[in-house]
Amino acid sequence: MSEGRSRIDTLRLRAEMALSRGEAGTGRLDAATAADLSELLHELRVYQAELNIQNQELIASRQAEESVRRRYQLLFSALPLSAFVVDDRGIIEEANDTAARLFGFRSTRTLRQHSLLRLILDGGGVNLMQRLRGVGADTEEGPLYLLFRAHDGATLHVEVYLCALPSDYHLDSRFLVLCLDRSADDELSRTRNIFKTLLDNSDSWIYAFDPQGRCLLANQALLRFLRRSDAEVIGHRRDEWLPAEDADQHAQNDALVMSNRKAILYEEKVHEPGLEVRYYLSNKFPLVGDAGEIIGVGGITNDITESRQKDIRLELAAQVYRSGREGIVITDAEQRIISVNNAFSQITGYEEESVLGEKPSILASGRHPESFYAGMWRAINASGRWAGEIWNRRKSGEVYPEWLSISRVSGANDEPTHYIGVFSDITHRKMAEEEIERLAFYDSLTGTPNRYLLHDRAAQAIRAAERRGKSFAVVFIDLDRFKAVNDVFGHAIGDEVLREVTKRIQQRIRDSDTVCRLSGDEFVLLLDDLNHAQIDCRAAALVEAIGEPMTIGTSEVSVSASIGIALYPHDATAFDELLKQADMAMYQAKSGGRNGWRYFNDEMARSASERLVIEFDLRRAIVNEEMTLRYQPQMELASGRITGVEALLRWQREDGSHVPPDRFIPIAEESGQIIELGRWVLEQAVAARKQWLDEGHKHFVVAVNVSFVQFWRDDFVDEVRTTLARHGLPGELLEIELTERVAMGEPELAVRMMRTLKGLGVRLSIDDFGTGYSSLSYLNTMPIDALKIDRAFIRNIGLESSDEAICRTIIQLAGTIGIGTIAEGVETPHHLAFLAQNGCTAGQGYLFAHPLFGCDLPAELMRRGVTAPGHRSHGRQAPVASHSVQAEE
Ligand SMILES: Nc1nc2c(ncn2[C@@H]2O[C@H](COP(=O)(O)OP(=O)(O)OP(=O)(O)O)[C@@H](O)[C@H]2O)c(=O)[nH]1
Repeated sequence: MSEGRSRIDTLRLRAEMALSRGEAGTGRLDAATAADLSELLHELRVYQAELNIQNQELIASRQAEESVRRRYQLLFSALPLSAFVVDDRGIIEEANDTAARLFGFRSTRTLRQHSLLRLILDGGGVNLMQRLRGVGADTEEGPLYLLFRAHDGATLHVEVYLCALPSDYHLDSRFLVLCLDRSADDELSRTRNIFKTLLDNSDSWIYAFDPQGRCLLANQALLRFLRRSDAEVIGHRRDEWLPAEDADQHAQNDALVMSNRKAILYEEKVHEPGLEVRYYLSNKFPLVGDAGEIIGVGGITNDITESRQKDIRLELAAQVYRSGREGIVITDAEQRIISVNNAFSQITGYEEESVLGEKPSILASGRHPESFYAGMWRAINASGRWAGEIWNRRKSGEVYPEWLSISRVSGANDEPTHYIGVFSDITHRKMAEEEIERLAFYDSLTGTPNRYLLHDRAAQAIRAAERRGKSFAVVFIDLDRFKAVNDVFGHAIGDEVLREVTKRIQQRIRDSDTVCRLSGDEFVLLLDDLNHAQIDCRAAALVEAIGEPMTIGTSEVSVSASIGIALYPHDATAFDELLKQADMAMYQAKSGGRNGWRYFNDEMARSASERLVIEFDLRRAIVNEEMTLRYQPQMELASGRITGVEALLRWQREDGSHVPPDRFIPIAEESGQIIELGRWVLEQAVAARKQWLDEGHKHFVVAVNVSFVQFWRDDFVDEVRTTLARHGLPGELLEIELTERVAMGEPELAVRMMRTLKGLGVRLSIDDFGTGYSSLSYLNTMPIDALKIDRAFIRNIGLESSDEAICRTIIQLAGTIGIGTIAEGVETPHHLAFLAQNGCTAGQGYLFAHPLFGCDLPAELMRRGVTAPGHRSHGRQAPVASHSVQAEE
């Protein structure tokens, strides 16, 4: 076959060449043999057969090609995408049905030969052309987004893909343009944007959680509250940002919504650390999938803390209203009661039903005049409120004080709509106030005004007197020796005496006068507008009334009073000054013998200022060595021997003037300077006595006066002990003279202290005996060695007075309890004879010796021969007939 083939090929080749030279039919072929012809024929037949076969193959190929083309066409038109085939100018050669539908053309034919560019808006055609030029067969470019206008004018958002078609398809470039309509996608995204904007602009928290509690959605309000980004919240569980307890509660609520498949309204709480609890109202609803399955829970939550707090406040206010202790009454604009609370009913006794519609004036007590209520309403109308004390009447008829505040409630046009009255019953407060005032301004024992109220009253009296050109008297009353009343009868009876005295004073003054208990046993009266004679009369009546014996319990007590009087405006115009003057006058009355009255005068003022000078000068008297001691011998009457010397304090000022002890000692006692003075005296006397002892003068004592002020100091006994020890003086050579006042203070304690002193060997005597009120019952228990009879009694011996009897009694009393007596102020032989006769043990006075300088004493002792042994004795002695006395001064 192949051999035949090649021959045919050769043959054909020769034929072709002959043909091309124009030799065909020239006979050259004739030269061919029949064999050759037959062969050629065969060849031709084969060739024809061959051609037939080729033709059949071609037809088959054409058919296949047509089938492919039809398939392509079908594919092209059935494509769900809009597809165009365009040339390089954008002219549409083909378009499929989808494209015709998308762009609103009835058939694809209408589209063909149109420029695709004419459908494109906003210059997008330029972009398309650029792409077309650039696109190659194997280039891949991303989509082009173009706006198209459809045939009906609608705008389409189209995603465009380009693809160059193989060039052998057409001679010129052809492109496949695929269009994807994204208009619907845009709609979705727009809708999504709208929703997102709505969500994010909402102040409510809007969120969704899946059934596992993971956050699916959270709007900006929630993110802001959580202070987290979207990424930190979405997909996370709420226990990552809420306190565990709250997260748990919220999740439980979600679970209930999902299991019930219905929306539920919750009040939820969030405890922000370190902050107050916040309250939220959450509307939670189930999220349901397409198949009806629960895919989570959605929620809208609002912060209701403020309104909740408002509710709480309202509830509290309602509670206060309901159960507060203050009565509340609410009226309408016409003042008709529309509501009252429980406290109102409790305080007034009226139940709510019985007062509704009534006016609050049903409570009026009748104690206030009309003008009071008019003033109240004026204030309410002017300022919207009034508050003050008011007396009202309870249903029971009882009138009581209340503190009431009334407020006006106004409407939009400022017209009153309601009035609210809030009141409290101040009965107890008023009582307490009165009690406080009573305690503050009145004396609790006698009920009279005290010194504070006195000043107030005095100021009023001064103003009134000034206005009317009148006078008034300040009367200072001090009971005499009231201390003794307490000592003898006890404090309780003393109190009763003070009450009784008050009553008696009150009975003797007018209502317009004032009586005040200033302190202790001191009273001050303000007597209005009386002349001298009337004041005298009033003072006499007072002295007499107070002096009347009084029976208290089973005791009969008598007191007297000393009264001092100062006059406004004669003596002074300031009350303090008047009071001081009346006090001075009272002292004057005391020193004038008590139980009487004195008017203030300038002389008193002078002595008061002198007193101040003394007090001032006393301060430097010791330092300046203005004080000295004199020693006055005390003689044993039986033997005439000196058995003691009394140390007497003398004060000679720098200018040479003498201040008598009875002037400065009381002042020193009052100012406390007596302590220093007394210490100095003790020191000097003990030192002097020790010196005399060292000089050989053994048997007499040195007597030192000790003031009650000094005696009652805690360190007094120690002071005596150390002074004796320091100088090495035996206690037996020191005698301490105490006044009756010492013994009267606290007798038991005084006795104990005296015993301690006695333990030091010291002798004790009671000075000026008979001038005070010694408690005789204690006298017996006191470890004293002698009583000193005051010179006032001695002075009157032989003058037909009762003082002789007193002297005798004292001597006998001392004898009875086995102690001695020393008479002071023995100045005449007659005195001496009387005393010796009546058994007095010893005496001192000018009759024996004047007080001597310390340095002169030894000579005197020598002269009297008392250096020989001889003790002061306590027993009775035979009287001394006579003494020759050498006066020192
Ligand atoms: N029972 C009683 N005694 C009081 C009261 N207040 C003070 N006293 C006493 O009254 C006495 C007043 O004494 P004074 O005025 O200093 O002295 P006195 O004994 O009255 O002597 P003269 O005033 O000098 O006459 C003191 O003993 C006080 O303790 C009181 O309220 N009740």
